[in-house]
Amino acid sequence: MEVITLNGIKIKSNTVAAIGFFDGVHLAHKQLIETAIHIGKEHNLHTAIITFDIHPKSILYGLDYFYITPLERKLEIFKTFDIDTIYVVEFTKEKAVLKPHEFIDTYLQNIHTLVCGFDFKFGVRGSGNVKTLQEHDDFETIIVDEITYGGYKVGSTHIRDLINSGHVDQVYDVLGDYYSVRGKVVHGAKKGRMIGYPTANIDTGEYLVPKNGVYATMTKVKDRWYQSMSSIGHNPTLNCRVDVSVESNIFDFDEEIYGEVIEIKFIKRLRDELKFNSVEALIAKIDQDKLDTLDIFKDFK
Ligand SMILES: Cc1cc2nc3c(=O)[nH]c(=O)nc-3n(C[C@H](O)[C@H](O)[C@H](O)COP(=O)(O)O)c2cc1C
Ligand SMILES: Nc1ncnc2c1ncn2[C@@H]1O[C@H](COP(=O)(O)OP(=O)(O)O)[C@@H](O)[C@H]1O
Repeated sequence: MEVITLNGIKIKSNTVAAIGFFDGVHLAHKQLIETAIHIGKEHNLHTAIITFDIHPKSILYGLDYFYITPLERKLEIFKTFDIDTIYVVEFTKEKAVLKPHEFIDTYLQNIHTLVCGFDFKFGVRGSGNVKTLQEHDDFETIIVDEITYGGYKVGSTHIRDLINSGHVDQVYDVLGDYYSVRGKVVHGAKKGRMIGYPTANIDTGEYLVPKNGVYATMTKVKDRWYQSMSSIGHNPTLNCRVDVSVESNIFDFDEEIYGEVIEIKFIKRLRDELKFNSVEALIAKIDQDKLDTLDIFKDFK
C-alpha cells in the first residue's frame, strides 16, 4: 500500500475509491472501505481511500481542531485494510472554496467508481453532496446508507459527543474499539510519586481529550498493555494546573519512561475530579479508585 499526497497528480485510472474525512475510522467508515474493496475485487479495479489531512473546520475558522484519530493514526488504521493506495488531500484555504464541480475536476478525474456515505459533503461550504456526484456521468457513485446504533447515526459527531461527555464505555460499539490517545511522556510536578501513585503525564497533541475525571484505563508501554487508572484535569488538590493534564498510574509497573510514546485506552469513567482538603483524603480516594478499577477489570475480556 502506498500513501500519495493528492496535490496536482491524478488518481490512477480504473480506481474504486472510498472518500471521506474518516475521523475515527469507525464502523460506518469501515463499511465504506470494505464496499470499495469488494467492488475492486469484483471488477478488477485498483482500490483506494481518499481522505483529507486537516479538518475543514480547522481551516475555515482558524480553530485548533482535535481528532479522534489524528492523520498518522488514521493512516495506520487504513493500512490494516487490503487497499492499494491512500490519497491524502492537503486541505488549505484555497481548496476549501472550490466549487463542487471544481473539486471533482481537481481530485476525481480518472475515477471509475466512488464510494461515499449518504451524507458526504464537499466543496465550498459543503455545497456538493451525493446528488452532485450521482449527476456526474464520468464515474459511478455508490452510496452507503446510514447505519444507526442505539438510535444514533454511527458517525464521528456521536463518537466525539461520547468522548466529550465521558461516556467512553459506550464508544466500543460504534468505534469498533475503545477510544485511546497516544502521546509522549512529559515531566509533571513530581508529586505523584510522593503520594505513592506516580503518574505518567502525556502530551496529547491533536487528540480529542475525554471529559475531565478519573478513568479505568489500559496503558500501552513499549508494545505491552497494562491495567491502569488515569486522571484528566487540573489536579486541584496538589498542583492547581491551569492546563489540563492527562496522566496514567500504571499497575504492576516501575520504570522511568519520560520521552516514551505511550497509549492510554479509556475503558470506563469512574468519577469527577474533586478538590480534597487534605493529601490523605486524596490518597484514600485514589486507593478506592484502584479497587474500583480492578473490579472493572475482573469482568473485562
Ligand atoms: C486515579 C487518580 C485519581 C485522581 N483524582 C484526583 C482528584 O480527584 N483530585 C485531584 O486534585 N487530583 C487527583 N489526581 C491527580 C493527582 O493529584 C496527580 O496525579 C498528582 O497531582 C501528581 O501530579 P504529577 O504527575 O504532575 O506529579 C488523581 C490521580 C490519579 C492517578
Ligand atoms: N507505575 C507507574 N505509573 C506511571 N509512571 C511511573 C510508574 N512507575 C514509574 N513511573 C515513572 O514515574 C513518572 C511519574 O512520577 P511522578 O512523580 O508522577 O512524576 P511527574 O510529575 O513527572 O509525572 C512517570 O513519568 C514514569 O517515568
